Amino acid sequence: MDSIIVRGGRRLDGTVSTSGSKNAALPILFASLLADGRHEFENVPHLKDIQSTEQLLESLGASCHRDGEKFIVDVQSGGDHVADYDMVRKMRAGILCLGPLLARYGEARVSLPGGCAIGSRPIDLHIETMRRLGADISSDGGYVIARAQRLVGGRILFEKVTVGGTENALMAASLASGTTVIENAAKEPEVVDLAHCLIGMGARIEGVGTSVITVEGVESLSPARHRIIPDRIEAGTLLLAGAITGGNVTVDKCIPEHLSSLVDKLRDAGFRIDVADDAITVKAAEGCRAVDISTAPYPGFPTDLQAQLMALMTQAKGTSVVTEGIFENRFMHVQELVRLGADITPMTQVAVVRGEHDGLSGAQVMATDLRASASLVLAGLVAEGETEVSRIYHLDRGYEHLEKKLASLGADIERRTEEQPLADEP
Ligand SMILES: CC(=O)N[C@H]1[C@@H](OP(=O)(O)OP(=O)(O)OC[C@H]2O[C@@H](n3ccc(=O)[nH]c3=O)[C@H](O)[C@@H]2O)O[C@H](CO)[C@@H](O)[C@@H]1O
Ligand SMILES: C=C(OP(=O)(O)O)C(=O)O
Repeated sequence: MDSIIVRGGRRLDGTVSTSGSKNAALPILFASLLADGRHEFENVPHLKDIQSTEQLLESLGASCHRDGEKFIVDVQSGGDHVADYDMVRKMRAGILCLGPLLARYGEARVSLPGGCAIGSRPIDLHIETMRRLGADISSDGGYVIARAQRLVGGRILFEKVTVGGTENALMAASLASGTTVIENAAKEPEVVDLAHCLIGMGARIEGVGTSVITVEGVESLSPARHRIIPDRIEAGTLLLAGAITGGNVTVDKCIPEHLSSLVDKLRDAGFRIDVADDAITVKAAEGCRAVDISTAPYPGFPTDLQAQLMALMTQAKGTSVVTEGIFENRFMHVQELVRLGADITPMTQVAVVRGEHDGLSGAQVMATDLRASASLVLAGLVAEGETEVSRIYHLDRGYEHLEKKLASLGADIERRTEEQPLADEP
């Protein structure tokens, strides 16, 4: 099992590029199940979650390979409709094959994704969506079984904003007969990117990026040709890495508009931010001031940047209140930040971070989930001495060579590779 070793104290300086978005690529790769033929995608990041998706797609009868810059998915008719436990347990996003399989084959048998370290993550809204589109749903042996001769368009009103639920609804409704209206839809850029990909395949979708989306079902779709958007969460993490070290970092090949809530918070915290067409620069001006954040659906502050922002707040002057508004248990990084010397009091969905303390000092810490891992790496960049972040397989799910990108900006960071996987490593 790999770990990351960081020796803190270096200011980061320079330019680094954003990779393709994990959370856009995952649903888009599953959307390829909606049409036979050769689908071509660009800007698909090299990540463990992408490998897991590849395995799941292959178990469903598709074949995947990279051809230079392109990621190819070949789908032939008559594929399988069973998403096995071993595939889905590795990655929550496995549930995103439910809509495409059901719409395409009239039947889907998908393993229930397990809970994970950020909360229970139910799939009731995904299931209710398929019911609304006319599917008959049952469960057996840890699998959800959905059947429908052909899905029929209907009204879907989400009681809470769900990114994955909206994505499954979009994919299923694209091949349903008639019109589907999705209300209280997620507006995240990744949902918009999926909708653009589906429209390119021939889907008829309106209202993309608003909370009411209308889908006019079509008989069939064509293979996709689509370039995945840049990863706003990776870009945000890199900006926060620049900020926490008091550095001067430009993150390019990103879409600044997708990072507005972070940019606003960094400005409030006293950083100088320059925004160009496809790049953002963060510069330390004065010391970092404490800011409060509350995570919310887009365009609110993303839950996927909460842990990294909290690492920055350990360096701020004053007290910051961090409220997690999306997941009920996304403070697993707190106890590890405290091991590094942070002064944080976690309460239910709220954490109070007191930034004026003696500074962080290196320690052995354990990553508990993807963004928690990133926050520990960021904290390690300013901790005195050496920090070892173990269980780095969480990080590899969603960051492409994070340690190399940070090293290119001047961080003293390396990956330590060890032979034996831990028993709970996926
Ligand atoms: C692969 C991917 O894109 N993952 C992202 C996606 O996850 P994901 O799509 O799983 O997250 P959702 O937007 O669905 O979750 C939002 C809230 O709705 C709840 N909920 C969701 C579905 C459901 O059937 N029932 C239910 O109660 C969740 O527990 C959570 O409290 O959006 C999250 C919120 O921006 C991000 O943190 C994840 O990085
Ligand atoms: C929680 C995340 O991903 P997933 O939904 O795939 O677990 C994330 O990207 O931060």
